[in-house]
Amino acid sequence: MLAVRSFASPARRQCLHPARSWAPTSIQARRQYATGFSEKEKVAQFHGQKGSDGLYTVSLIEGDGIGPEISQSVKDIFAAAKAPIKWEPVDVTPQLRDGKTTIPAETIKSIEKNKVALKGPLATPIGKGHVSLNLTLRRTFNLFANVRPCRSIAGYKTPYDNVDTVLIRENTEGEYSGIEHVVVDGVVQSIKLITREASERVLRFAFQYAEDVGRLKVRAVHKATIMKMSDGLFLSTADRVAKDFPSVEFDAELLDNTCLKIVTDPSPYNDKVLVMPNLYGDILSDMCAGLIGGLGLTPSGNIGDECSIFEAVHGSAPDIAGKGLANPTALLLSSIMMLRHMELNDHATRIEKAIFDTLAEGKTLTGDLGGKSKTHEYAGAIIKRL
Ligand SMILES: NC(=O)C1=CN([C@@H]2O[C@H](COP(=O)(O)OP(=O)(O)OC[C@H]3O[C@@H](n4cnc5c(N)ncnc54)[C@H](O)[C@@H]3O)[C@@H](O)[C@H]2O)C=CC1
Ligand SMILES: O=C(O)CCC(=O)C(=O)O
Repeated sequence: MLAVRSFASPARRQCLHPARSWAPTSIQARRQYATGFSEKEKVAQFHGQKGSDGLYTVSLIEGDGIGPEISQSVKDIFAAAKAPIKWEPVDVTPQLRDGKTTIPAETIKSIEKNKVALKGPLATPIGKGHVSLNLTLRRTFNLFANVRPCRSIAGYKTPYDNVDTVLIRENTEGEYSGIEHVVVDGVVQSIKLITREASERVLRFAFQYAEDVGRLKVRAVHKATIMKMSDGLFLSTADRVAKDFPSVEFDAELLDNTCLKIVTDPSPYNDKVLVMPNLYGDILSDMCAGLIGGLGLTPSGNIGDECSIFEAVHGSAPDIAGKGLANPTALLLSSIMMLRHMELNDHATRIEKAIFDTLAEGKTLTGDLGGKSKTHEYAGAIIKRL
C-alpha cells in the first residue's frame, strides 16, 4: 500500500477548506495513485473529459420519490448559471444477473466513461425485494469513501449555530456487506465484514483529506470494546496509518460517546475529520443533519479511484414525494461538491453563494425550514440571485 503524501499547496488547501466551501473530496489524494500520466491526463482520469462543445458530461440518476423534483432544481439552476455540464440521464432499474442484483450495463458504461455522476435518492424495499441500489452502485464502482460534511446554515436558527462536522464513512463493507442467512428457523446471522484492505484505504483517504484541507485532527469512531475483532481491526489499522501522517493528530472515540458529545456541544468537532465503519457513518450523518435543520441540507460524495457519485444524505422521502415540498438544497450542495471535485471552482462558488444568500434571506424557504415555498419557487429564488 502506498504511503501517500499531499502535494497540495497552502493556497490550494485554503481554497478547499470546508470553512470556506463544500469542496473537500480530496482529488489530490486520488491523483497520487496515478503515476506515469501528465497533470492534464490525471485530471481527466478522475473527472472526465471536456467535450469539443466545452462541456463535461455527467451521468444523472434522478432517483425515486422526491428525486425527480430536486434533480429538476439542480438542472434549472445549473442551466441558469451556465455551468459547463451536460447531463446524461441513466436508468437504474434493478436487474438480476447470475442471481445478483445489478444495474443496466449501459448505466455502468456511462458512469465508467464520464467518471462523475449525480444521484437522487433510491428507495430500497424493506424485507423481500431487490437489494439496495445505493449500495450496489457504491460496490460496483468501488466508491470506498463517503465524505459527508455538515455545516450550520447562516440565517437558519437551530440550537447550535456553529456546527461544522466532516464525517468520512467506509462505504463498501461493515454491517452493509449484505451477507446474511438463516441459521435455523428463528435465528438469522448477519455478517459485519471488516477487512484490513478496505479499512486502510478509507483511513488513508481520511488522513490525506485532513492534510489537504488543513483540518489536522483525525478521530476514528468505533465500538472496539464490544466488537473486539472487527472494530478492533479498523482501530489497529487506524493506529498504523496514523504513523504515516505525522502532521495529523490522531485519536479515537467510542461511537455512543461521540453521539452524546456531538448533540451536547458540537463545537469540539469543528476541527476534526471523523472516520468510521459503514453503519456508524450512516447513522451519525443523519444525526448531524438534525443539528443544522434536517436532511434537506446535507450533501455527500461517494469517492473511488476511478469515478465518484455525488448524492444527498437523505432518502426518497415518500411522505412528501410529488407534492413540490422537497428541499433541493442537499442535492444542490452535493452538486457543488461535484463541481469542486471537477475543479470547476468558479461555477461552484457562484451557485453556492446564491444558495446560501437565499437561505440567509429566509423569504423563500421550503416547509422543512419553516417556509411556505414550493421546491420550484425556492429554486427560482436562487436563480434570481445568479
Ligand atoms: N442514499 C439514498 O438514496 C438513501 C435512500 N434511502 C431510501 O429512502 C426511502 C425512505 O427512507 P426514510 O427513512 O423515509 O428516509 P428519508 O431520508 O427519505 O426521509 C426522512 C425524513 O426526512 C424528510 N426529508 C428527507 N429529505 C428531504 C428533503 N430533501 N426535503 C425535505 N424533507 C426531507 C422526509 O420527508 C422524512 O420525513 C427508503 O426506501 C430508503 O431505503 C434512505 C437513505 C438514503
Ligand atoms: O440504500 C438504502 O436504502 C439506504 C442507504 C443509506 O441509508 C445510505 O447508505 O445512505
